[in-house]
Amino acid sequence: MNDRFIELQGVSQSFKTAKGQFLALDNIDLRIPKGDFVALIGHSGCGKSTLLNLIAGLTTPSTGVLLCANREIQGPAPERAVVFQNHSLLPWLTCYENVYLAVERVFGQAENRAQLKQRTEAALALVGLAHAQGKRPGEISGGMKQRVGIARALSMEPQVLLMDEPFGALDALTRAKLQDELLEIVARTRSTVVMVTHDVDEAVLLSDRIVMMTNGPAAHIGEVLHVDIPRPRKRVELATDPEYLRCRQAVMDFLYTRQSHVEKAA
Ligand SMILES: Nc1ncnc2c1ncn2[C@@H]1O[C@H](COP(=O)(O)OP(=O)(O)OP(=O)(O)O)[C@@H](O)[C@H]1O
Repeated sequence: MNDRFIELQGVSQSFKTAKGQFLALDNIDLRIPKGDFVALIGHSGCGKSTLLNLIAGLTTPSTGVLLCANREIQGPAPERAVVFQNHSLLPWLTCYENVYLAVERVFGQAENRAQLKQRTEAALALVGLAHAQGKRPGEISGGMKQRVGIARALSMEPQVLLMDEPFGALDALTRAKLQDELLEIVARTRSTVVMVTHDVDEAVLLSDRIVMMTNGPAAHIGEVLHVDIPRPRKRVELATDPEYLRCRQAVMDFLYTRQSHVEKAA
C-alpha cells in the first residue's frame, strides 16, 4: 500500500487582509495512505476548508509542497474531485446533464457518446438516482442534490474524493442515510477520501483517521486519531462499541477541553 499517496510537507497558508498578512495554516505535515478515509475536524475558522482547497489544487500554499501520487499538486485535476456543501449544480441542466458535463470533460476525447452515456447513468445509479436523471436541481430535495454532486464527482473516476462538509446542510435523517450510502460507495470504489466535518459522530463512523486541527490563527495538526473499527460498519451496532466510544471521547476531549474555542478575527 502507498502510505504517502497524498503528502503535505511544511505547508503554510497566509492571506492578505486589510490588517496585514493573516497566517491561517502553519507548517502542516500530513501523509494520507491510498484508500484511507480521512476526516478533518476542528473548530469553525481553524482552516479545514483552506487545507482541503490546497489538496484540491484550487489554491497554492504560501510555503511548502503538496504531492499526490508522487506528483506535485499544481492545480485542480479530475484525479481529485471535490464535493462542496452546496452541491454547486447548474440549475438549468438536468441531473443527467450535470453529471454528463463532467464525464465529457474527463473522457470526451477518448470515448464515444454511448460510452459517456453509460458512465453518466452508472454514476447516477451508484447514488440511487437513476429514476431522477431527467429532473432539474429545483425539482429535487437537498439530499438528492447532494447525491448528484457525489455522482458527478465519482463519475470522473477520481483517485481522491475531497468533500467539504457534504452533508452539513441536510436534516439528521437524510444525513444518516447519505453517510451509510457513502460508506458503501467508498467500499466499492476504494477511493481515498478527505472530508471536512464539524460532526464528531460522522468523523468516527466514516473515517480511518481523524485529523484534529488546533484553533487558528497559525492552525496546525494537533493530533491524528486512528479509528480501528472493522468495516463494514453499522451505525446501530456502533452505539455501544467500545472503540467507537473511545474515539468519540478522544475527539470530544480534543475539541472541547484542549481546544475550547475562542473567536479570533481574521
Ligand atoms: N481568502 C481569504 N482571505 C482572508 N482570510 C481567509 C481567506 N480564506 C480563509 N481565510 C481565513 O482563514 C481562516 C480559515 O478559514 P477556513 O474557511 O479554512 O476555516 P474552516 O475551518 O473551514 O471554517 P468553517 O468550519 O467555519 O467552515 C479563517 O480565519 C478565515 O477567515
